[in-house]
Amino acid sequence: MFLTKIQINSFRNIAAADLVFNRRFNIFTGDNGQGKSSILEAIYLLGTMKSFRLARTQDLISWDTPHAFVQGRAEKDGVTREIALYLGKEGRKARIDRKPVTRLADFFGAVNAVVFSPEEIGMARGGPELRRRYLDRAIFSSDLGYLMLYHEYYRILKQRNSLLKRGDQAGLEVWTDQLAEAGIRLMEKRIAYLAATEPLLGHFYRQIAGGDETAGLAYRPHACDPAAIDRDGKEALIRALSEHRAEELRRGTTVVGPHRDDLEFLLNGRVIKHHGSQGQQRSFVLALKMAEVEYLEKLYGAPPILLLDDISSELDRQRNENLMQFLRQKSMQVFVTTTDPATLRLDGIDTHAAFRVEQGKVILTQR
Ligand SMILES: Nc1ncnc2c1ncn2[C@@H]1O[C@H](COP(=O)(O)OP(=O)(O)OP(=O)(O)O)[C@@H](O)[C@H]1O
Repeated sequence: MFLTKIQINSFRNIAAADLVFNRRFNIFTGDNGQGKSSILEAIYLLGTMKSFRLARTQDLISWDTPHAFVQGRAEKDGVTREIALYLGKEGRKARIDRKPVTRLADFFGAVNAVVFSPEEIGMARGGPELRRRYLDRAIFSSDLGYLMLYHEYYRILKQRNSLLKRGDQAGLEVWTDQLAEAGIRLMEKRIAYLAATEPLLGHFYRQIAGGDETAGLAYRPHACDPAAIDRDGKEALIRALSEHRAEELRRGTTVVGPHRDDLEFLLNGRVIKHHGSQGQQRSFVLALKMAEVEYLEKLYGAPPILLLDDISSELDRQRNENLMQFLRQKSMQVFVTTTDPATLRLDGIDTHAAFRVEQGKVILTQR
C-alpha cells in the first residue's frame, strides 16, 4: 500500500499543500510548531477519519476558516483510490472515488496506517487509559467489527451512566444486560488480538534487546477475575457489576467493564511499569509497534504505511538502528518527522523524498 499524493487545505496551520510522495521514505524536517505533525495527522485521517492526537474536528480546521479538506491518492494491489475528506462545522464527510461514503465501514481499508509517536513511548509507565487507547487503535485497523462494537458499547455505557446519575434503578437491569453483552464481546476481541500479536512482540523484543527475556501481554479486567471472565463470560461481568452496584449508585457511574480494563506489559512475567528500566520500556514499545506492523502485513498481505512522529530523538542510537533495520527489510512506505535530520540513519535506504516545513508551508527539498 502506498500513498502517492496528498492535497491539504486549511488544515491546522497548513493553508495549502500539494505533495507527491516517495514510495519508500518521506522525511519532514522543521523546528517545533511548524506543522510537521499536522501532515502526519492529515495522512492518518485519510486512513481512519480520526486524529491520532485525539483532536476534535474544529481543532483540525485552520483558525478563521470555515472548513478543511484533505485529499489523497492511495495505491493497493495495483488499484488506485481517491479519498477525499471534508471537515466542517457539521462534522466530517468522506468520498471515495468521488462517491459519498455513508457507512464508516466502507471507508476503512483504503489506507492502513500505523502511527508511532513520543506519547506512546511513555505508555509503559503511564495509566491504563494510554494502553487501552493504544489497544483499541491497533484493533480498529485490523477488525472492522471492532469499531462498530466499540461505538455500541460506549452508547450503552452513556445510557447506563445517566441512569446511575439519576439514581434510577428501574431500567438498570436491561442496560446492565446490554452492557455486559457488548462488553464481553469487546473484551474477547481485545484478548484475541493480544494472543495473536504476543508471539510477534516476543520475537521483536528479543531482536532489539538481545538476551532471552520473554516479552508478554496480559489483559487485566478491572474489578473482576480474569479466570471468571474466561470461564463464564457475560455472566461473570454481570456478577461483577452487581457486586459494585452500591458504589456505582454512589458515584453515578459504571465502574466495571472494558472502559476500565488495563493491558499489562510483561517481561518474564513481571509488569514492566514497576520493574522495567527505562531502556526496557522503550524497547518494549518499539517491539510492540513492530508487532503491529507485522500483524497487519500478515492480515492484509501488504504492510501498512508507517507514520513516525519525531521518534528518532526519543530512541537511543542502538534502538534507532534496530528500527531502521526493520524498516529496511520491509518494503513499506514510511513518513518521518524530525527536528534534527542528523538523528535519522538512512544508510541502506535506496530512495527518499525530503520536505522542509516552515510556518505551515511545505517545501520539497529532495525528490
Ligand atoms: N486549527 C489550527 N489552525 C491554525 N493553526 C493551528 C491549528 N491547530 C494548531 N495550530 C498551530 O499549528 C502548528 C502546528 O503544529 P504541529 O504540532 O504540527 O508542529 P510540529 O512541526 O509537528 O512541531 P512539534 O514538533 O512541536 O509537534 C502549531 O504552531 C499550532 O499552534
